[in-house]
Amino acid sequence: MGRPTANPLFVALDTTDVGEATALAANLHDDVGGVKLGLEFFARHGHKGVREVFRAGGLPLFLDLKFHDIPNTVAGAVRAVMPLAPALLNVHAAGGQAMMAAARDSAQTEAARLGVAPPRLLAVTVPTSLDAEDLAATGVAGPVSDQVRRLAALAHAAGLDGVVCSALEAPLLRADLGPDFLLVTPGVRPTWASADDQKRVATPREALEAGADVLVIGRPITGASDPHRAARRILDDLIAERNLA
Ligand SMILES: O=C(O)c1cc(=O)[nH]c(=O)n1[C@@H]1O[C@H](COP(=O)(O)O)[C@@H](O)[C@H]1O
Repeated sequence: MGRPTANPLFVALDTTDVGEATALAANLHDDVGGVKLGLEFFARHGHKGVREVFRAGGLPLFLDLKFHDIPNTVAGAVRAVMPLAPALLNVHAAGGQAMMAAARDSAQTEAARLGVAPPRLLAVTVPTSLDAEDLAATGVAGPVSDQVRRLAALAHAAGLDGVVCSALEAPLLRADLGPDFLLVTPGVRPTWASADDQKRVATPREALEAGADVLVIGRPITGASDPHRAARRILDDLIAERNLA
């Protein structure tokens, strides 16, 4: 469903209300480069709901299902969503290199069989809701950026197209993995928005300057009294930064 555009802004539609998601996708059509549908929406509405949102907005789709299981199961799950032909799809890097490689092979084989474009396959590194203390509590000591770099290198070795990371790690990953590796950053907060449950945050401008290719933003837009105006405000700031018009 669509290819990434020059507009780096993807809006996260985290809701179980299909009417709200379709209205937002239609309303934000000219303001964002794509929409992200994740676990909350997919668990309730599945393929049918995703297709409805796509029809409403016609924007590239980031299907954020964060698969994390044994290689065979993840390969099967990737195969099962391939009819939706997402522009972006993710798995957890913590699932390991063999799991990521299985996801990549499955996406390519099934996309070819269906005659659709394969997704850009991404690996989630360390969720942006975790800081060093949270990570240490899971048994991973040391700076968060070290773990993000390890997982991103693993994703690269598995042949994935990029990673999901915070903007704080983007410069390091750009230096480690080169200009073509896709860096997708959630945890993006304009100065006028609250951080919510995000801990490793950056402003849209900072994320772009740090080398992010795609900025995922949800609540600062979807929770605003006027989502179109909120998205415009962010985009206008980015246009001023990088002449994206
Ligand atoms: O994979 C993701 O998209 C993701 C990874 C991550 O590390 N952090 C993160 O926030 N996300 C997603 O990005 C979106 C951020 O939404 P807001 O916090 O509302 O801007 C949510 O849909 C999260 O599920």
